[in-house]
Amino acid sequence: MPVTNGHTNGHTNGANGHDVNALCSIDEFTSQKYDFLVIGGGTAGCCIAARLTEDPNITVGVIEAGKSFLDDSNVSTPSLYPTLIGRKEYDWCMTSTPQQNAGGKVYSMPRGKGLGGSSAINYLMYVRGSRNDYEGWAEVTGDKSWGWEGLAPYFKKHQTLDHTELRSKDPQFHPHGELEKYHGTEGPVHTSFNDWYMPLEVDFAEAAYEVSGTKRTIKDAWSGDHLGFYSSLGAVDRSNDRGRRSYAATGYIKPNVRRPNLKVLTEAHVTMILLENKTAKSVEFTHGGQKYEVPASREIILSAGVIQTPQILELSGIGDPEVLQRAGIPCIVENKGVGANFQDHVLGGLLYDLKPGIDSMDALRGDEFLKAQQEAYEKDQSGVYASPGMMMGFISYASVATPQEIKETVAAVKKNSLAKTDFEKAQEKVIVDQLTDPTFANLQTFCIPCRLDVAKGSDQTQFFGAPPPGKQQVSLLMCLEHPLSRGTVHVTSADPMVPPQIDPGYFRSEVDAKILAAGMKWMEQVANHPLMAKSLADRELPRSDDGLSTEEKRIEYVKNHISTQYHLIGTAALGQVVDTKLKVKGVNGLRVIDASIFPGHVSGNIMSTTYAVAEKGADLIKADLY
Ligand SMILES: Cc1cc2nc3c(=O)[nH]c(=O)nc-3n(C[C@H](O)[C@H](O)[C@H](O)COP(=O)(O)OP(=O)(O)OC[C@H]3O[C@@H](n4cnc5c(N)ncnc54)[C@H](O)[C@@H]3O)c2cc1C
Repeated sequence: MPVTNGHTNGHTNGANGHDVNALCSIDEFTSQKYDFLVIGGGTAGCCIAARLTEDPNITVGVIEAGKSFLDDSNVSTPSLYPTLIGRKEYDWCMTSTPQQNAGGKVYSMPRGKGLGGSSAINYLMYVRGSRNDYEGWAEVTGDKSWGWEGLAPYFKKHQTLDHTELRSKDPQFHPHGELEKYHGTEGPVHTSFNDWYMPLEVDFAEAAYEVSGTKRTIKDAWSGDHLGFYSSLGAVDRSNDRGRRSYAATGYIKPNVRRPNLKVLTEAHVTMILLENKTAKSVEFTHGGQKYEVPASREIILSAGVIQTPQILELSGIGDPEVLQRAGIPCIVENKGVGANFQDHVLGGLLYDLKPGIDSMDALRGDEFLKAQQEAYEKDQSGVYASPGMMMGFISYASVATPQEIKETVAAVKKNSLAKTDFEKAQEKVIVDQLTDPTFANLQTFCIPCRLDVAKGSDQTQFFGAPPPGKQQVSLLMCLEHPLSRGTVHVTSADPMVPPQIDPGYFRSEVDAKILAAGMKWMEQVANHPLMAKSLADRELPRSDDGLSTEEKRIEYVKNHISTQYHLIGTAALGQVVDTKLKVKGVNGLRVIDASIFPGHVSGNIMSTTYAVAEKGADLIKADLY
């Protein structure tokens, strides 16, 4: 039985003629027997559950801490995502430790809490990494199947590219020229191009091409090569459920809720995995204030995301003995990589006022524009509400730095290397090779038509603040794609309700700030290009005209003006914590399948790579079954 894209109503195939519904009560959940238990019904967890239950003889139970948002229009309306972030109903609302090298601030670490996980609250940008990112994975793990060719079928498998009428005639603006080779037509996650964008976004692409001198050779931005500037695909369904967010719960759970072999329990917080003779046997969780333990006869799949996956491993006695001892947890399986290798993309940027008469999404704060857009969305699910900002691009470091600067940067990486283990040294080599490659996408840039306050990027409730009265603004963002800095996520207590300590290690390597600062210099040139200058008025961030005039000033600026790009990875890395079949080293019957397993970072937003990892993970499990 394939994963389908149909709707959920109209079936009565349950026992005694009752409706079967995978989303079930605690009594029903605990009365079943499971071959597999999936911890976390997020981006990866929903995919695993759906793929395994394609076989009617396999039973799967999913345990998710948050609620189901399948009937929640705040989640389904694409452009409402800023209203979800920082709200406890949708977001775990965790924070980092103070970041010494990033303004000494404590940073919000948003994570989706609910069926669909972070895919339910994210910005919906549908982006794939560069071919060489995955080749780097193959290199550091010594397993070719984790390279681009091995993963490409799984990118296609999860995706449906919806047909839309394109507003721009420029194929470089919507670069999807290799439809059959790289895009899916039957996958659970719908993707589409926006049907609304501002003229300023087109100007940005033109100005960026001119300033960078990047050749307009991009054929298909989802083919492993996305060097250039374009309007990206978003995870917005424009065929089955027009204008709504397409995410893990709508793609993988909703069409399959009538499968009798699938059970999903929401509002159930997993507290630990119980091991017997180093074999994962059952999952302990709380629901409605009560404690439960449910066994799995074949395997337990941990898909709780980059923060809680290492937390649950450590709570279960799997990790670095020193970390566990400090938290008062007996060590059952030593696995020192758990919670190490944490990486994030940092996002910096410039904020400009727009000249009078030029609209951005900030116009939604005015009654007239708001009413028109609400009507458009109600009428045919079009307009701003269905079209969150997708204007982006990728440039190489080599195109924003001089040959001398590149030489100095590489020398600085080597001189102040943070890499200690062979794994870290291999990763560092991959990054150095990328920095010197003029065709490699080291920096991601965005033109987001609204105010994003990078001065307050540490606090996500203020990041999306209102522009000054009477003004509309645009944010020109720049993100560092392959950080050298590493952080950690570790428990500090045996109490599962105490969030783990999250140290993203922002700018622990000074070179990261240097690279991002070079990107900022380039961004200022784009803003000064006549195509952009005709729309931009005063600059709010950085305020003073010479705020970016020297490298020193630029570095100082980026260190104090960043936000997470929400692309956390690496805390149960491939080759370190899990083997290349995703099995936790030293434990039987336990795999990790989510963004924690990324060994190194990829250029661009990571949801599609998470889906690809989950699709591949499901096949790895099946390969052991049959
Ligand atoms: C605000 C935001 C914006 C983003 N924007 C984009 C974007 O535009 N494009 C893009 O490609 N990527 C984006 N990302 C990143 C991307 O969405 C995530 O990297 C990806 O979805 C992570 O998938 P995952 O399966 O690893 O974890 P998640 O999807 O977070 O799933 C983990 C699940 O486990 C559950 N869980 C955790 N602990 C427990 C527990 N103890 N018991 C039971 N359940 C538990 C959680 O509630 C959650 O449902 C964004 C992320 C965020 C947060």
